[in-house]
Amino acid sequence: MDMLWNGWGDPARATPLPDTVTGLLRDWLGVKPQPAASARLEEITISTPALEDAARHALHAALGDRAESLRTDTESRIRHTRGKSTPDLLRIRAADTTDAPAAVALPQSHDEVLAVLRVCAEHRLALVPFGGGTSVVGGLAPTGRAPFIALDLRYMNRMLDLDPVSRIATLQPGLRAPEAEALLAEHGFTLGHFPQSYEWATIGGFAATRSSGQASAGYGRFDEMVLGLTLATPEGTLDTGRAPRSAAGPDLRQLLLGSEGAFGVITSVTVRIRPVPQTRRYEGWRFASFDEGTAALRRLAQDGPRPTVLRLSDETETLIGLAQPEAIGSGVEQHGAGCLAVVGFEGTEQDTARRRAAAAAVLTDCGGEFAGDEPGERWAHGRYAAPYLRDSLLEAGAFAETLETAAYWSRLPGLYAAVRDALTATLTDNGTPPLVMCHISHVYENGASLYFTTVSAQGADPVEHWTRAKHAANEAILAAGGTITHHHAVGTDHRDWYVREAGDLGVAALRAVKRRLDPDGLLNPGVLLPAD
Ligand SMILES: Cc1cc2nc3c(=O)[nH]c(=O)nc-3n(C[C@H](O)[C@H](O)[C@H](O)COP(=O)(O)OP(=O)(O)OC[C@H]3O[C@@H](n4cnc5c(N)ncnc54)[C@H](O)[C@@H]3O)c2cc1C
Repeated sequence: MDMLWNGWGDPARATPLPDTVTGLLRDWLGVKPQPAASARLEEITISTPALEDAARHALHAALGDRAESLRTDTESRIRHTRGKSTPDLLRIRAADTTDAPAAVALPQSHDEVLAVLRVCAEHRLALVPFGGGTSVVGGLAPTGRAPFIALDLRYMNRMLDLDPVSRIATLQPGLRAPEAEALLAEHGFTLGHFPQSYEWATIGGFAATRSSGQASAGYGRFDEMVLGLTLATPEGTLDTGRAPRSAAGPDLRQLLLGSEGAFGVITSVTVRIRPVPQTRRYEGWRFASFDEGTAALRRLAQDGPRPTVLRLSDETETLIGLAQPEAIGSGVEQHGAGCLAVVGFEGTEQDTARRRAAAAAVLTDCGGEFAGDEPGERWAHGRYAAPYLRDSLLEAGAFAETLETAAYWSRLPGLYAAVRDALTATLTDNGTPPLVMCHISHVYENGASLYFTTVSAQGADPVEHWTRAKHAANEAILAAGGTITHHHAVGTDHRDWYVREAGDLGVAALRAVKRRLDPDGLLNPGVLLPAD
């Protein structure tokens, strides 16, 4: 099934807004219903050029002359236009197709990807690898060069190998996360990567963006799971990952992880896998303040025991109930509700019980109050529902968007305040005062991520309003010592700040790598690095 072209996921799972939320939006943020939510798919036209005949024939041949391996129809091009950030959704709803690909190619093998790259070089076409299409940072909208081909990897969706002795599996890039989990589960294993985009995003996309899932405290980030990668580039094939760890020079895997399609197309990923847990248990803990809760998370991250899921909502997010999408709006009556933490454990019965008891002692010692299983189970049940809610908010005339960063523990309070203030000040200045909420959902021994959700009225020009607010937040992040992205990646949206974070020499080194692997600059121009 294809994802909804102008929103999130499966249209049958659309989540209407509860009346409490509609009331809150009106009373707190002055949100007014919008008359025309979206253009109709069949009415949208594309002004950018389609593929020329010679290129079309050559691409068809590169793809084994299979019917359906190359799509040039308007609907397919629209479905591969940009990703799923809120500005992306608003633009496509407004029938803005300026970033549409000229065609969509659907390879079935590494060799076909290489063949497509050769045709692109010959016909001066740019190429954008397309996994689940869930990028929220402009990673699918190249700049500075047209036309381009979207390389949709959905038919590269097999498990190539499983080695139960070493506990590793080699997966093709187009497998969506649930498909990968189903294949692994047949052998009693799990990957343990559960980002909020889980149902749609792909293995290749996770590697290309250094994704991080909701159970990262227990299973690690996706880049920590990767043991090997194969990359198809215009200059040939790069294979990495001969052993779990190696002292043989710099680790090339780290150069390919997070390369966002700018260095090549990831055609296979070897990952470490774990036994499917016998038991899963999620619970809630309350803290008097975000500072107190943050200190408790730090203690667990530094001294253990480490839960599998560890997240903490700030006061506003707790009040609104965003930590548990199915309970949104129900907490506003309980003023002074403090901050809710969700703490989850997965593993064997024995290990889970042991870690739970030890974590409870630490959390209690840090001022936490056990809130029972219900908040945790409710979070687990509704964990993939929030993106559906965003669609409903947009239709109700509200604007909702997220951004994320990370920093060392000592900088976290300053970073939190700086970003929240930047978003609040800029959007208020625009005439759309926001609600800014935040949570910590990825913890490390030395620091953590911060994930902000902003909701406001749409106002006259929501994309422009958000762009200003996001730029202000980006400046605040760099000034407060955070990284421009913890897991959403760079894309085009973060590129100018990433260039400052990496520094001139760092960027020059990455450019040199790109020039060697992609001398004509075909791959994702303007994504990650400025286009030449
Ligand atoms: C509602 C929502 C929730 C999200 N939640 C999370 C979350 O919890 N954690 C998280 O980490 N991210 C999250 N994201 C961001 C996004 O899902 C991730 O970045 C994800 O890893 C992208 O995977 P994808 O398959 O959709 O890739 P795409 O969006 O298709 O591509 C992302 C980038 O990678 C490149 N790319 C894709 N496949 C390949 C390949 N095989 N080889 C080379 N380059 C490739 C693309 O060209 C693009 O630049 C969320 C996004 C949304 C919309």
